[in-house]
Amino acid sequence: MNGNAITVTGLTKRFGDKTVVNDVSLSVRKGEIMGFLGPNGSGKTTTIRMMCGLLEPDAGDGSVLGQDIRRNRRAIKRRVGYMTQRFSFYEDLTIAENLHFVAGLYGMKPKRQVVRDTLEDLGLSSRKDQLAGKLSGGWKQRLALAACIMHKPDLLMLDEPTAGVDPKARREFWDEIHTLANDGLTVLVSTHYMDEAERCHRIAYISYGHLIAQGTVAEVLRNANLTTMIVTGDQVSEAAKALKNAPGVDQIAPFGATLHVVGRDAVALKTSVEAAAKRTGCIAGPAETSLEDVFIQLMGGSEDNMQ
Ligand SMILES: Nc1ncnc2c1ncn2[C@@H]1O[C@H](COP(=O)(O)OP(=O)(O)OP(=O)(O)O)[C@@H](O)[C@H]1O
Repeated sequence: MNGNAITVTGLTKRFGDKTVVNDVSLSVRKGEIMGFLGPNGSGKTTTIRMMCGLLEPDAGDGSVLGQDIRRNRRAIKRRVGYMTQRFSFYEDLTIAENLHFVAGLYGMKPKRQVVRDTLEDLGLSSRKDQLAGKLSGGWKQRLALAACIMHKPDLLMLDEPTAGVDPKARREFWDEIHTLANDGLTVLVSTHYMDEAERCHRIAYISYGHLIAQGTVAEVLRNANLTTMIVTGDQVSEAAKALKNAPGVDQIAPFGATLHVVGRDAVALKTSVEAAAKRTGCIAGPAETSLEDVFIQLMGGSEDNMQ
């Protein structure tokens, strides 16, 4: 196996006459945390399912953990931990009982030891006798993670693992993901949260089935080549009205008492923003472009690709 845990090229999947994943090529290095982003229905789950051997692609090739994604799907499934969007437990069983059940299901041995080690590794030992149904969102997520790393996979596929979980629990969950990656596990994680994208080594952005950006956060920001300005003052809503459809203005978004204005044409944007600020008695200045600005821009630009 080379230094990549995942290398896929041209992955394509159709459902009926709809191409939901279209010519996706992606590589993830061993030990890397790769964030997978994109709007709802853009094809993230379908891509993940093809990469972990659960779904056969209509076109494209690749290898995951050194195994061919078409010929060796069973071998891949054994080495992958997959946390689906809607994982489920027996709510009336405890954490430990749930893990015993999963360990039994997959024939893990020695069962007691495996469960004890997993509880320990994920900081669940002190809660092992709590009923799964009574856990808060963050602890449920941790239990789900425990269940999918119990067989010591080499690759973790996490599909929106922290949806609906509070910021502190999300941060702790991500600390855990980093610990696992430091121990050599490769992680591919889909998310809609920008702060989570920023915690990945690299990110990939998919829209309407097309992979349209890939790289470190800094690279994705740089390649988007956007300029951002902020407008502050008492009349920002007037400034926003003046900027609607103005030359160079691609996005306008209020953030509290300031207006965030983004565009691809730096010169035109600056001219429009400064004129609008002057007219409304506001102040205009430069600002950093955020990852969210980039994704909103990418989303707008790729609608033409919809199948
Ligand atoms: N088994 C299937 N049969 C038909 N259509 C499907 C099937 N699975 C997914 N789709 C469609 O494929 C598209 C991509 O879905 P997918 O779940 O991969 O997107 P996603 O990026 O994971 O979305 P989300 O962020 O909402 O989870 C959607 O339009 C979905 O309705």
